Amino acid sequence: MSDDVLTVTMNPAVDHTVTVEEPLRTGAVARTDDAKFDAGGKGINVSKYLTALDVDAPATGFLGGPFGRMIRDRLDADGVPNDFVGIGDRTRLNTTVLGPEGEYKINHNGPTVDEGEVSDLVDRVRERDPDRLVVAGSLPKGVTTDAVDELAAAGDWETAVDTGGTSLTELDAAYLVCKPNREELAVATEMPVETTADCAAAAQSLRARGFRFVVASLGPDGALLAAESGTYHAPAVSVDVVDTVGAGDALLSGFLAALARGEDERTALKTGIIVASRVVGASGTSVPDFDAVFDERGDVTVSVVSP
Ligand SMILES: O=P(O)(O)OC[C@@]1(O)O[C@H](CO)[C@@H](O)[C@@H]1O
Repeated sequence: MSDDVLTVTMNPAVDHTVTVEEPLRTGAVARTDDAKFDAGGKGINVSKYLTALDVDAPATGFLGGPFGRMIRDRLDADGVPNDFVGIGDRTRLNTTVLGPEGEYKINHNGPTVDEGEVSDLVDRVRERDPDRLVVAGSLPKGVTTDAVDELAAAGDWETAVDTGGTSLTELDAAYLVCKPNREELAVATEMPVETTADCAAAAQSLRARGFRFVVASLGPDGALLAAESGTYHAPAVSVDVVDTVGAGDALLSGFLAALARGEDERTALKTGIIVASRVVGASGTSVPDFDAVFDERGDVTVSVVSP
């Protein structure tokens, strides 16, 4: 067995997205008919988006309890291949509230995972022997960044990682790419991240710590790519934003989809920008229409940034 891309989500979540018409008020009940449930967690989102982009990208990680069953059922129904390790504890539910004041996101810390479950996951990844591995999302209790390094070093695959700012400073293995947002870039480098040039310098300094590429998501300011050949910026595409949940996962998915097609890193950055622009136009972490995404990349202008 050999997958093109295998994603690992050690702390998946059912993503519960509710929309309310009125601002939330303490002591008042907010009622709504608009609620949805998606199979979520960063690696799972990457599998969903890559599958829709025609890349073979099964999802693995840990699932347990009723929300774990819900995620598996949902992925099966949506045709996203998956092969999770069952755990004794319960998978979490994360909530996004979309209201007139903006977006609130509440993430549960998630279950506790034991050592035996971690070694089952490493075995599962070895069995599947992917070309590329994506380890994304927070780590559940009981799991440290040593497990991320172990997964990255357990075979000859290239590994993409998106496990949070602090974790990026603790990783020792060699990685293909990491995808911090602006805040995570600041946490990982302790450098200023006010301007695009600041972010470029921070991304290059992070890259020097063992990442071939750093793809930094800058929200409305687009994204940066730090590579050996230089640092590149692509602006965000102007779209009506419904919510930003999953935008970073979409950026990484587009980047990896282009690499899977044998395209260069600048084209991969453009692809990430277009895929992310589609995802922010849909609510929750549902898969939007990706029709013609590869054709639209010509509309994205990439510029060189001098840190
Ligand atoms: O708590 P974590 O693991 O950092 O993030 C989990 C999460 O917020 O990330 C995804 C969006 O990127 C959602 O599907 C999910 O709820």
